[in-house]
Amino acid sequence: MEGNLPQHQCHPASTAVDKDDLVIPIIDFEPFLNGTPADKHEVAMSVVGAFKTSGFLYLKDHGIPPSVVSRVFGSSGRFFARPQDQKDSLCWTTPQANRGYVKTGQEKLSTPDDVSGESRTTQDLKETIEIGREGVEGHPNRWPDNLDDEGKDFKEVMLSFFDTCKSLHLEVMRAIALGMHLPEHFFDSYVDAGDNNLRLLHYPSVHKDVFEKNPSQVRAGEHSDYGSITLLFQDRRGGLQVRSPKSTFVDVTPIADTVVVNAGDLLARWSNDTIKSTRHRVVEPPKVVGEENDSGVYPDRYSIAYFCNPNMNQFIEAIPGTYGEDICPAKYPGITTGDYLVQRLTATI
Ligand SMILES: O=C(O)CCC(=O)C(=O)O
Ligand SMILES: [Fe+2]
Repeated sequence: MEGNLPQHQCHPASTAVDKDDLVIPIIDFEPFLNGTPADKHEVAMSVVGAFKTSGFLYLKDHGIPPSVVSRVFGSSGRFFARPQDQKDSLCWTTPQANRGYVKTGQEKLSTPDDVSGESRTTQDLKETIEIGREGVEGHPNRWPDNLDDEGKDFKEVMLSFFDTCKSLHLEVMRAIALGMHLPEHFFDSYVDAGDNNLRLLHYPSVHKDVFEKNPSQVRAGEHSDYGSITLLFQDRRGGLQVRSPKSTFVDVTPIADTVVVNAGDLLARWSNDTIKSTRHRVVEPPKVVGEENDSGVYPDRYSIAYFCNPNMNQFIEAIPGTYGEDICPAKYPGITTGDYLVQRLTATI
């Protein structure tokens, strides 16, 4: 009897942002991690659907406990509170290494059609530390572990979080594979090295008149990310905005315990542009009705971006099913991940 059959109660997606044709869903990842093949398929279709339309989604029940994320935020806050000379002693050196501390104004973000990196004059109001895969010969991470016990703790917390995010990257790639009608483990051997980049970001508190005097001033300039996907953890301040199909900027408001996941340029290229890597930026926090802040200062904002990449030595050419005689031809020549990323990072110096 039909009434006795178990109801299929999996509704993996709801909408978080729907403005100016930019639609960003919240996708419950738990049925992908622990569900039946049918559950997995449903989540996978939602993930790929989001990447093909807005290029962005929020992931909830992604398996990373909130306590782990707050520990990383805590450690990050203590790192950026260090004296400037300590941070400068760990400075970023080269695009090939892409590790270390980047002080305010040092990075110019680039987009794929802006490889000169020269189009922007206003500096970002942020400082970051970039952490790469540990143990890569010739490219040591710049840890503060020789400074004090806190520095040792920082290294431990970040190494552990790096691995946690590496696993989530693998799972999201599995969802993308299923959603693109490929075997679930299709991408595993492409991304299993963990050639990823953990970036801790600090946007220092800033006087409101900085934005009032210079209308083009932002906290982080408009850009698209470079790699496969980015896992973005935001604090509660807000300010992240995504470029809509109508070319406006739409707020991507923080939602507690979710990760914002967006596709990067290399995944867009890999998917023969069926997946979108959408431009975004960070501005001053939006006004909250009834919560007038008349201190004249916007408070600090912290975020954590985990930039995922295919393995550095992987040759990336159009994914099967994204090109062919009856659809679009392959648009881009193949390139190794390493060459692609160094080309993009060189444009930011
Ligand atoms: O801080 C944020 O919310 C976004 C940062 C970002 O987009 C980036 O670093 O690529
Ligand atoms: Fe970004």
